[in-house]
Amino acid sequence: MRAVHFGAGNIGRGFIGERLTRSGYEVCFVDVQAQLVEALQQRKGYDVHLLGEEVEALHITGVTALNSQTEPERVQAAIAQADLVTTAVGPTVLKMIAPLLAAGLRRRLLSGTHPLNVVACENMIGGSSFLKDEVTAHLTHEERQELERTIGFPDAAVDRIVPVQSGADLLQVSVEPFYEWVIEQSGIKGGTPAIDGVTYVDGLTPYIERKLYTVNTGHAVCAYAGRLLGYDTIREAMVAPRVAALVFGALEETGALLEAKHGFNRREHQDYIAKILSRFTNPRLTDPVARVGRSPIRKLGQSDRLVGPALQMLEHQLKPDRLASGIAAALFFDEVDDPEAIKLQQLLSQDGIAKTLQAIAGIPEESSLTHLVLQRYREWEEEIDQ
Ligand SMILES: NC(=O)c1ccc[n+]([C@@H]2O[C@H](COP(=O)([O-])OP(=O)(O)OC[C@H]3O[C@@H](n4cnc5c(N)ncnc54)[C@H](O)[C@@H]3O)[C@@H](O)[C@H]2O)c1
Ligand SMILES: O=P(O)(O)OC[C@@H](O)[C@@H](O)[C@H](O)[C@H](O)CO
Repeated sequence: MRAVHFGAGNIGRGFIGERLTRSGYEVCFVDVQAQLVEALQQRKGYDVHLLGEEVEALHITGVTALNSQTEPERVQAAIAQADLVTTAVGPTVLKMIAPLLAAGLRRRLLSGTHPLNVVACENMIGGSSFLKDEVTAHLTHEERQELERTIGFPDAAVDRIVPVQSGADLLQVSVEPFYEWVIEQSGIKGGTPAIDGVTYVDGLTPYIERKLYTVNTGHAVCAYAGRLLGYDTIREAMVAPRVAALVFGALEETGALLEAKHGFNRREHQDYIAKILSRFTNPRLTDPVARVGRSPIRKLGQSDRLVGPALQMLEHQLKPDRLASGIAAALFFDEVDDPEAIKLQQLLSQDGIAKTLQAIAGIPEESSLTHLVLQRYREWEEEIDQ
């Protein structure tokens, strides 16, 4: 079985590549980083270290790579022959890979081979569906009809913390042992792909919302509040009672929403939260707040981890107090190496908080969420001035 995976980065190598090779797939990574691609082409393998109580070293084999900028023809040929296509490039990059993916799928449609599934493994709701829309924009009416018949874009939720890698080996990746990969069965075309560790479900929404609005909400609140209070890593921030209490409070809020929306069992959800908090404090993971807070404009998006649950809480007559604190903390994120952080600071100084939130997060200026965030923003200012 052959898989083409876009994005040979942390989650690509440390999770998707590891799972797919273990399941018997030969994996062809597609990336734009020449050094990474060349190293994968030469070595055809890499090491994954599972950072549990003991470190477990896995050697991954059966992989290669292609450079999408210099070898687009070969990428198309690989897609035309693949049994599975996956991505982990980041939500904002899906648009950029769509033309090449569309060209590969067109070639496949012409050759009339068996059905294929394309699974976007990104932290976003409806990632594969979004990618499908981007891909079909590059196809003719006839090609779209054929694609509807044979190419599935099942949505998915993926969970494993893979921090920025700092080792000397470019390909080695250290990850937490925990993982969860859930795929929506109804989006699959042809036979269900046999992937070790994947759970197929009928409705993905409760799973992706549970993941994004717990793991990623907690992570984001920790990163933004932690950064504001002078901490460099998630673990350091979580050890500070001020940050830990805020993160826990935010997860109680999203928990109340998830229980109201999806009927989650309270005790089970509390256990889920406890597990996640213990993952954040894994002493063997060094995860910079700069990574977890990266791309703040995306993270402040209307259905993303902070504003998404906060707006929905208001609809359920619940008050997103701690989430508003997290959103306010995000507005201070001024990481110099992060283009979205620079853009966010420019917008805030030009237009102020209310207009910026309306523009990037779709929160109406008159919304009670805007008022709450403004209040919490002033409180943060007072706290950091002390
Ligand atoms: N790291 C985690 O803990 C984690 C966990 C779950 C989900 N995710 C999600 O996985 C995705 C990737 O995150 P990551 O942490 O692996 O990031 P990363 O930056 O380590 O990896 C992204 C990779 O995509 C490549 N890329 C960029 N543009 C490309 C293009 N046009 N074509 C092909 N490749 C391209 C980059 O060169 C990089 O190697 C994101 O959506 C993220 O939210 C990450
Ligand atoms: O990848 P992002 O930028 O959407 O979010 C940063 C982290 O919260 C994220 O990568 C987590 O580590 C991951 O989602 C855990 O499964």
